[in-house]
Parts: sequence; structure tokens; C-alpha cells
Amino acid sequence: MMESQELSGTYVSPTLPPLTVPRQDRVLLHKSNVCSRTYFVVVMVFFHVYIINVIALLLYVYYNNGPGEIGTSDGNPLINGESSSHQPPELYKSPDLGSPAKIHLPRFEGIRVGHIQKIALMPNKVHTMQTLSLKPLLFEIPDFLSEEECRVVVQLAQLKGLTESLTTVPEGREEELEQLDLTPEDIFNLLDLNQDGQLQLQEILTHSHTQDGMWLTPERLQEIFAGLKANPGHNGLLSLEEFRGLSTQDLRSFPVQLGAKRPQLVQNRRHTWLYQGEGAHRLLQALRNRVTRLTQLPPSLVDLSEPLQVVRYNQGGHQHAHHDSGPVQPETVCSHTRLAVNVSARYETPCRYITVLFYLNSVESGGETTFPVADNRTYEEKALIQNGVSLLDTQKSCDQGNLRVKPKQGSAIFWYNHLSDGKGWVGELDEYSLHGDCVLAHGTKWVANNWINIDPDYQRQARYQELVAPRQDDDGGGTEANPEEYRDLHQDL
Ligand SMILES: O=C(O)CCC(=O)C(=O)O
Ligand SMILES: [Fe+2]
Repeated sequence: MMESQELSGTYVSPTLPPLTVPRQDRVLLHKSNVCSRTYFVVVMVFFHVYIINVIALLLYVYYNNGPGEIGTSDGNPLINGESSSHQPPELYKSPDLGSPAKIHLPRFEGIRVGHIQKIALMPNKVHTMQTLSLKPLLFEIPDFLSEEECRVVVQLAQLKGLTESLTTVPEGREEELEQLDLTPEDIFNLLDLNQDGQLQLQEILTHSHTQDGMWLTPERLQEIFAGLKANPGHNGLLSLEEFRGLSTQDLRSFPVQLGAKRPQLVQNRRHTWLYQGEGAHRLLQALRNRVTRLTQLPPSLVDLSEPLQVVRYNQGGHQHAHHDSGPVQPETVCSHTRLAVNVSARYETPCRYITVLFYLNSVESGGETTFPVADNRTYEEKALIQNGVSLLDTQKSCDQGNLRVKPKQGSAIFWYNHLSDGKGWVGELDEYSLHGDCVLAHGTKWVANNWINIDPDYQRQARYQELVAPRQDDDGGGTEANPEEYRDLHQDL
């Protein structure tokens, strides 16, 4: 009796000796075929396929990065451990323009909002870097500058003298625009950036972005949308025929609408530029080296970028939301490479891959840097205008923005104004990098901008560097000499 009960609960395998299982499991085992040979084979096949996939993925990641290369596929050599290289890569080693060894620009990974990484920027000090947003990729580094350094930068700026930032249309420009003798075809062609014979909303908006200080009120934008009949029902496209159909008054006033009748982009803002190259104040050079260290970019790129812009806002000062860099289009050319590349392009735009913004004093009330659409699910220009109020308007809607950073003395924030092109170089403008400066309620606010200029067209950047960069010694000396000794460190917390 006992024997027959035990046999009835025993799984008999052709290859394995019979197993005695506890009475409780017997019924289950009899009812299912989970231990059948077929099942075993299927599970093993899946298991092996899974393992092979994992190995293939690891190999892909490894070879995509290149074992000796800086940067991950899109990214950062330093995440999860020590830096793979002590010195950032040099962009341009060979004068052979035909086959420049294209380098892979390092790019940090944000991981997630709130993520903290440790970084070594200078001797005997470890900084932390916190991810503030992923779109744009934005980080904050407290104590990037000491109190003393902030003080010296402000004093150097005062010594040099600050000038009023451009706030209004230069005198005479309005009449000049009124007298413009442009046919509808001329206007259409000027606006049709990609020359596809159709006018897209984006082209009009781009026009409003590419000109220095250009900014349209929501009302003006809505008028233009309505005037051009460029609404969603119309696919956002306008042919020359349709464009011609607009009233002549609209057409005549169009350039004026775009150019002249804009609100003030900035108020109570004065700025100056401080050179940071050889011969500059030691602190300014050290600051630039620290920025090179922070961004992990080739020193030559940082060295050839714009000087440090130091800005002072007085009470009531602000700056409406804007992009620091411009769109990447065949018709545009970067301001910094323009002379070197000898191309005729209609639009010149600043090409600022990265902005590093330093807060030189703490601010009691207002004056935050705002990123109105940070980490939004989608980016739509039209969605920036809600109930007649624009998120671009930092006077009216600063508190409605998604993210605001409070100025704290010595802190730095930095963000990428462009996405990656997927091949390790600079890609499209990151629309989410839209930012502005809220109205300063009291006192004075001092900030400084370090913009890192890179042409999204690699060849142009390489040619520019070849023309303007000082010849470097074979021993690697020259512009990238870094007086700061430090130990490589970059670690996630
Ligand atoms: O002052 C700020 O907070 C932002 C400044 C800024 O965006 C700029 O100067 O381009
Ligand atoms: Fe800006």
C-alpha cells in the first residue's frame, strides 16, 4: 500500500533515477507537463538565447565606445568609476582636412533628476554635481567658485566696465524697415529657409530666434499665425500662392512685425567680456581650465570659445526666455567659424554647445534662472503661449515655468544647448534648453557665462581650429597646459 502510494507520486525520467517527492506535490506533478523533456529543452534554448543576447549587448557597448576612446556611445567616460583618460582629447592633431580623425565628444549622462556624481576639478577638493533635468541635460555644481574668486571676477568686470545689453531696436531701424522695398516673393524666399517652396511655422519661428535679441510677443505671434493662416488645419504650411493672397498691409508690415515691434528682451542688464587666454588674470585662466575639466571637452575647443561674459542685473532686471545657441540648418552659419569657412549663408547664429553659468552672488528674492519647459514630455512652440500669456515672458510667467534655479554664490549650472548627432558630435539644437531670468526683486545679481562654441559641422570646426589655433608642440604643450594638479575622480552617489 505504502509502496503503491509512493510510486503514484514519483516522476520517472528515462535518464534520471526515480525521485520521491513529498506527498503534497504529487498531484501537481501529475497534472502538468512542466518537467517534460520538451519543456526542459525550450527553457534551455530560451536561457541560452538570453545569455547570447546579453553578451552581444555588452560587446556592442564595448566596441561602440572603443576601449581607448573618451566617451560612451553618447556619453560619459567617467560614470561609475574613474576616468579612462587623464587628459581630454585634442580635437585637431592633423592638418589633413580631408581625413580628420573625428573625435567623440564626451557627454555626461544625467541618469535621473536628483542624481549626484562626484567630480574632481581641482586639487584637494571633491565637487558634487547634481542632475537638475534631463531635457535639457542640466547639472548644478555647488561651490564651483570660492567666495574670493567670485569677488575677484566681479571686481575685474567692474574695472573693465560694463555696457548696457541691447534692449531695443537701434534708432532708425524702424523707418529703415518701413521703407523696405520687398516683393511678396522676396519676403517668401527670405523666410523659406529650406527653400522647399513652402513656408512652415518653424521657419517663421526660427527667424525670430536667429536674430540677436529678437523676441516676439504672444500677441504678435498669434497675429502672424492667423495672418499667414498657418494653423494646424492648414498643416502649418503656406505656399507662395497663399502667401501672395495676404493683404498688402500684412506683407508690408511683416518685416516690421518681426524686427521692430518687439518688446524688450532684457532690462536692467549690463555686461562685459573678460579674456581668459594666455596673459589673462591667473584666476580667469584657472577658471577656464576648471571648465575644461568639468566639461571634459578638448582644451582647444574651450580655449577658442568666447571670453567670459560677466553680467550685472539691477533691481527689476530680467531676461526673457531664449536659446543661447541657434538652430542647425543648411542656411545658417556659426558666428565663430564664419570667417574661416568662407561660405555665404543668410543667417548667422551663435553656436554654443554648452553654457556654464556661474552665480557670483546670492540673491534674496527673484532673479532665478528659469527653464520653462524642462523635462516636458513634448516641445511645441505654440504650447508656449497659453491664454495670451507666454512662458517666454519672464516678467509675467516666471512662476509657471517647470524649473527655477536660485542663484547661490559660487554655484555653477551647466547644460547642453544641443543634442548629440548620434555619432559623437554636436547635433540639433535642444529646444528644451529654453531658459530665461526672472525679475530681480531687490538688490543686484551678478552672473557669468562661459559658452563653449562648437560648430555642428565638424569640418568647419576643424578648419576654423586649424586657422586660428596656435601651433602646438609635439610634446603636447601649448594652450592646454593645465596648472591645476588633480586626481581623476568621477563617481556616482
Ligand atoms: O542670468 C541668468 O540667470 C540667465 C542668464 C542668461 O541666460 C544669459 O545671459 O544668456
Ligand atoms: Fe542664456
